[in-house]
Amino acid sequence: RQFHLGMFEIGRPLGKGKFGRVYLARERSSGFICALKVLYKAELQHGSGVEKQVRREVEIQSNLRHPNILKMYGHFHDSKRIFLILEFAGRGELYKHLRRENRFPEWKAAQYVAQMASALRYLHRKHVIHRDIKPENILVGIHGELKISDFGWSVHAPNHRRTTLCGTLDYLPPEMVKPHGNGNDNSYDEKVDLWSLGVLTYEFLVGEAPFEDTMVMTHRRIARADMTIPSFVSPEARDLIKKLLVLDPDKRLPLDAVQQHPWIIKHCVKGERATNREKGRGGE
Ligand SMILES: COc1cccc(-c2nc(Nc3cc(C)[nH]n3)cc3ccccc23)c1
Repeated sequence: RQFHLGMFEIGRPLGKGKFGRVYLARERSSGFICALKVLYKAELQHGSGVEKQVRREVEIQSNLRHPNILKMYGHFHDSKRIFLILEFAGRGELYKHLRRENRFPEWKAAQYVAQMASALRYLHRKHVIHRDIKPENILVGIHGELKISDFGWSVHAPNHRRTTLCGTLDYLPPEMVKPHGNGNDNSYDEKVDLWSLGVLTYEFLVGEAPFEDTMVMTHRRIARADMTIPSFVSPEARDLIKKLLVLDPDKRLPLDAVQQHPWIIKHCVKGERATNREKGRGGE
């Protein structure tokens, strides 16, 4: 389907991302509400990693269909700008909710982790590694469901990083912060997202990342998986965090086991029990 700017009524600016602005938009003929991400070609230095990242973001995200992954419906460009037509997530950025609430109650954190595990399982089945799972890259839908957005850093597994990292190291696993740490070239696979899921779980429950420190110290603490979990974190949640923040990628808890973990099962009641509870009926 061919898209062009005239097809959309542009609404209020939602905010600015690192490489572009995001606007609420409505497709004129259908009235369909979406988010339009506008990137200025001039800002994407030619031949740098950023241009390739945008291309990859479009290629990967356009082919994904999952309730916890922000949909990309299409894209188009004019002489100066690239436009990404994205799903609109009504409750905005997850990290703003986390900052406002300081930390999430365990039932909410567990439901969020279960949704992220489900999205990551879907991505890994397609051999896509996200590599940048953090609250800043997650949006919240109108029903409170999480939507992974920003696939700028995602790649097809296994991969060897070429673009220099910038921004926070907090979410990076040991195998990405200490190159050549794994004997051969610093290649890695989907298991980097398991580490990031552990960091995310910790940050949901504690309100800050486990290795947050100065750049040098963060580096060192990640490389040693050196973190302390506050006593207010329940033993079940502590157990899951410790099974994900493991130095050896092969020893990290796989996603299907995350979804079956006691802490997740305890808080993510499914099926009729949940409905009964909502309706206040007995468990008949
Ligand atoms: C920096 O602030 C930014 C940046 C980008 C988006 C928002 C934002 N986004 C969305 N939804 C979205 C965004 C996309 C790509 N799909 N759905 C909703 C919001 C609601 C209140 C405030 C802010 C919002 C903020």
